[in-house]
Amino acid sequence: MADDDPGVAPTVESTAEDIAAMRIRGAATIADAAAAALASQADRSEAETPAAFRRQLRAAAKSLYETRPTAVSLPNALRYVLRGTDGETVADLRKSTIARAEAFRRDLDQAQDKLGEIGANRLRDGDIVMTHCHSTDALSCIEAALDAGKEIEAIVKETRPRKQGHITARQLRERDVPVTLIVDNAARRYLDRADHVLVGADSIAADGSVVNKVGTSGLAVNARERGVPVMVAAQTIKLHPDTMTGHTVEIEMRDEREVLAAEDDLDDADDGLVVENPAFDVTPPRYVDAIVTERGQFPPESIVTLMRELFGETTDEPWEA
Ligand SMILES: O=C(COP(=O)(O)O)[C@H](O)[C@H](O)COP(=O)(O)O
Repeated sequence: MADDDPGVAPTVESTAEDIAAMRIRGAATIADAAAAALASQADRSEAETPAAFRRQLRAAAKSLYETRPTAVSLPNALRYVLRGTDGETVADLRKSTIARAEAFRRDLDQAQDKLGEIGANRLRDGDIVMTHCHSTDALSCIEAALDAGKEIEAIVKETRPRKQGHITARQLRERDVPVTLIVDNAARRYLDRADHVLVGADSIAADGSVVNKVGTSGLAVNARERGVPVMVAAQTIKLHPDTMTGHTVEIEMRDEREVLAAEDDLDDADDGLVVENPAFDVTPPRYVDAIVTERGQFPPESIVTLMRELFGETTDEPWEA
């Protein structure tokens, strides 16, 4: 293989494409797929020297990192795997990388189950939960409550423009949960019936701000006004270590075609029309009642303590080395 060939495995390239195109989506699922892609990079690497192996792995991590900017679970997953890559020979490096990626994926599953049990304790028998977007962490709380024999109902916001709420509705119906699907604009009206708002997170900042699918912040403000508690289900891989040193979380802007379908009256025949399509927004900590993680539930303002414990004060970008 030529020296300037990054040697990124085709499986990594296809995972990166699937994440960018949102065929793989949701922060936890993205992290899991990224770790699996690094394992496959290690498995399929044809590197003949440890240095070449490491270079290829870094290039693979970088191509995954550059797919979507907002969910910190992605760089956290890449960092975790790269830090565990250890050995003096290609065989040892391969083995340690695969083992580390497998450990990450196992921990991710276990953390979600544990978080679900903790979150389920906040849900009482007969409660009605309003959801936004599709979050596997949030669903884990509802599933654990159902497993504990509680009856839960859901009001599911559709979540324009990509309607991930439909995935939530389908998965809850598979568990026989009574579901009312509503358009986003109806949320405030239906909050009067809800006992909780339950959402996931793509990133949580050191001040307890929650970055999640666009529309979360408006929902949280309305929920506060209606007296409905807001619960954020987020494994600790959603904690954004860079925010401890003042960095902000980049909000992904997506293609206008997600907003304007081809059959819409307003199409690109109007050259002057500006369409903006931010995928996420920031909910200030004062509108969040609890952040539920696998390490317990926290008021948002105290999440920084957990962040320091887990990440220390500094982070690096090993794929840039
Ligand atoms: O905002 C989204 C998904 O956005 P997108 O569809 O743009 O990826 C989800 O609420 C979080 O990622 C949490 O999901 P999970 O709990 O599964 O990690």
